Amino acid sequence: MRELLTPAQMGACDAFTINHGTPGIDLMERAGQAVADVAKAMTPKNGRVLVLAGPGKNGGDGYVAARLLASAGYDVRVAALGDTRKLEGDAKWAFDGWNGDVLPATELDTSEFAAYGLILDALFGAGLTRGLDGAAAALVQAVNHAEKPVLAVDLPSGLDGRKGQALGPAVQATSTVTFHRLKPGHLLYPGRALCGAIRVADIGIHHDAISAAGFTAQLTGAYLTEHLFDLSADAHKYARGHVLVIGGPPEKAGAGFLSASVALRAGTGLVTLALPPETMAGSVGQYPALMRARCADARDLARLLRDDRLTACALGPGLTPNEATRQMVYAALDSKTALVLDAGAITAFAGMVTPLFERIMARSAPTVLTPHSGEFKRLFGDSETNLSKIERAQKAARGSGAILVLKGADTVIAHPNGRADCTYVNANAPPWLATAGSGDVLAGIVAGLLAQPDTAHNDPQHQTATVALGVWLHGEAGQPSGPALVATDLEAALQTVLQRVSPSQFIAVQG
Ligand SMILES: NC(=O)C1=CN([C@@H]2O[C@H](COP(=O)(O)OP(=O)(O)OC[C@H]3O[C@@H](n4cnc5c(N)ncnc54)[C@H](O)[C@@H]3O)[C@@H](O)[C@H]2O)[C@@H](O)CC1
Ligand SMILES: Nc1ncnc2c1ncn2[C@@H]1O[C@H](COP(=O)(O)OP(=O)(O)O)[C@@H](O)[C@H]1O
Ligand SMILES: [K+]
Repeated sequence: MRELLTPAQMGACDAFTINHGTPGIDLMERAGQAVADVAKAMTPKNGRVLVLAGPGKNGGDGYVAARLLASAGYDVRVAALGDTRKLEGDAKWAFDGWNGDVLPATELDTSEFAAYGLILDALFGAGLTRGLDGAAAALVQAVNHAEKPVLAVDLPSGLDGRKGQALGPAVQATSTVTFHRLKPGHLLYPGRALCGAIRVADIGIHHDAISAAGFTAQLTGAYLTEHLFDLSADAHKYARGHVLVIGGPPEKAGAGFLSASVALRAGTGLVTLALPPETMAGSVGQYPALMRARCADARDLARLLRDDRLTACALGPGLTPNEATRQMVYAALDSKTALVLDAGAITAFAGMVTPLFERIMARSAPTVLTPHSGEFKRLFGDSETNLSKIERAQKAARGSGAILVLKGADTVIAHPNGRADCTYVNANAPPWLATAGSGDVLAGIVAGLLAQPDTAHNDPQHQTATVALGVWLHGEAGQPSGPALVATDLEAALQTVLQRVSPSQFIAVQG
């Protein structure tokens, strides 16, 4: 269930299934059945349901649901947008199967919407081609104004299922039922907020359909823990990787400590925090497990990176975006370690990306860029609005040569190869992760995971999955604290999450 399908890919899955012998009306009947089932759970038996049916197959699903709800005892009213005489194919079949009245939607008294227990939005789904206007826009605005529970069929009407954006008005749903697989629009903001609670219903799509039609990305999840390093019982600490984190000046020294301590928690064997002389003087305090090294400039860093036991390096948290940082990034790019560039190491290259991207592309070890949307714009500009966040991340990964982690509530992870099986969307991050230092923690988790031996030998799928695992673990670790979360809480929370998901737990021999 992890593949995400664009509306076009979903349409191709429908077509594949129909071509392999399942009539389209069977798919529509199952879709309508799934919608009716959720509707029943949202409103009491015998409740009043208003079904708003559009001019295509989304409307068809609405007519099926109307029939099933009416036969189950609900008081159903149907209003159609557009001329029902023009309905075709499966949608016409569904319309013909509805025995009740159909009122033109333009004749609805929208002030009566408040009298319904549930509004079913079956106006537009995958077939939306442009922003809603005219009668459709007015209807959608009236639905939203009514503030009644709304169940959207497939997608809230007006929402673009590929981009997760609405060009005009869009339905604010309480719940959305979609079919077979999630679409990007269900996960990418603002679309995700318009969907409410999302259910994915099985409508009997052929099991080979996705292989034939393709997919666009994958949803992250606990399944990614299969990419955790398989720690052998007699492991040596150096066999678990060694991360070097570069810390910054005293004003922002905490960032490096946050990254370094969680890199250790993520399972790497050793972490060295390289600090400028003015920060070195600080006490070991709560971080005695970290080793420290003096690093005043790029030359010091190059010298530290000559230690070939280092397997990953994280650079940027707490660093000032300036020439000295650029030189340190160049030194790190010259090394053979996996590299995570975040925060100051990203902003330092605003408006001067060519030497950065050239050096990233020349590397054989993975380089990861972890920009939030502001940092992304500094490196990649305001890219075309017609691209989804998934497509923007894929394009930026291709252009830079780095594995891109485009952060936010809907973080996208993309490999420069642009492949769908190397692209992920993360959806478990709670909003309280928007707190100072949370990004530094993410950089540390990703570096800590990448540092551990790559048993898959530089396989892009494994590397991207490892980065996506880091993003997913960060989201999981963020959940328990609630809105009081501060970034330092993530370290203990990560420990709990890893205890829960670790594939192999040590079993002691009892005497
Ligand atoms: N293909 C299949 O076999 C299945 C499709 N299903 C349903 O079919 C839906 C897709 O159906 P369609 O492809 O017919 O598309 P829709 O029903 O989403 O809408 C298509 C119609 O809306 C018009 N339209 C698009 N944007 C408009 C705008 N901004 N203003 C006014 N009119 C606009 C189009 O010209 C077309 O007539 C899915 O969302 C899903 O609900 C399900 O029944 C499952 C099976
Ligand atoms: N509204 C949100 N919902 C969920 N996660 C969020 C939200 N805002 C930010 N995050 C996550 O929190 C982290 C913040 O990183 P960043 O912006 O670099 O913060 P900082 O620089 O303060 O550490 C990222 O992993 C991001 O995906
Ligand atoms: K809809």
